Amino acid sequence: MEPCRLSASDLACRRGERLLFVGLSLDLSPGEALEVRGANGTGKTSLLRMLAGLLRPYNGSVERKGDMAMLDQNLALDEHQPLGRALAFWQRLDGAPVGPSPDLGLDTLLDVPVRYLSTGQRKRAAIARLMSQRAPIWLLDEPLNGLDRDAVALVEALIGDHRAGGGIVVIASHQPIALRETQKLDLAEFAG
Ligand SMILES: Nc1ncnc2c1ncn2[C@@H]1O[C@H](COP(=O)(O)OP(=O)(O)OP(=O)(O)O)[C@@H](O)[C@H]1O
Repeated sequence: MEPCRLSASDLACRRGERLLFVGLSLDLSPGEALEVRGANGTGKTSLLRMLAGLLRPYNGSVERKGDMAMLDQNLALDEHQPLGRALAFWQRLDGAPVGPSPDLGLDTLLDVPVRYLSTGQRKRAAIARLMSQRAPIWLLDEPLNGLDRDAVALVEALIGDHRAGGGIVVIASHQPIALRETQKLDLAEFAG
């Protein structure tokens, strides 16, 4: 995996007239993970979008070394294509082996149009897409939403493998996630 690093210094986030958080800094090296916590609307998604370079900080700066892949509520797969073809489109672009990981339980769904997938199946498909990107930095916004217990355990294992391979993971989640030795960041401590 290519070397990676993710850091942010003195970040502030403003949405409309509201200052959501201020003075937030972080620094992640290969193998490290950060869990971002906070009540609804405190800015978890906004922070991840800032780290991804999709939202400009109101103050402060982000430094990122290495490619980044983001998993959020938007499924970046063509809703009108069967799942297999929708995934293969990106896998060819990513230069990844075509076909989802057997562990994700998608094998029997490859003929199903993406728009017919259930909530948990959509999340599994998003994880397949995330993995095919083979980016060292993962930004995961509510990665466990809609997943059954087996799939939660699978995501926990995938995150462990990614870190063991030198990847960085940032997770915003309302649900408990079993990960070893993570940094924690509570947005309540940075409220603007
Ligand atoms: N484009 C925008 N313009 C103005 N305000 C916005 C915009 N996008 C989000 N917000 C506001 O910013 C605040 C933080 O949103 P964000 O999605 O980052 O919160 P969150 O902590 O991820 O919430 P949740 O736990 O509900 O997912 C919310 O009050 C939201 O309404």
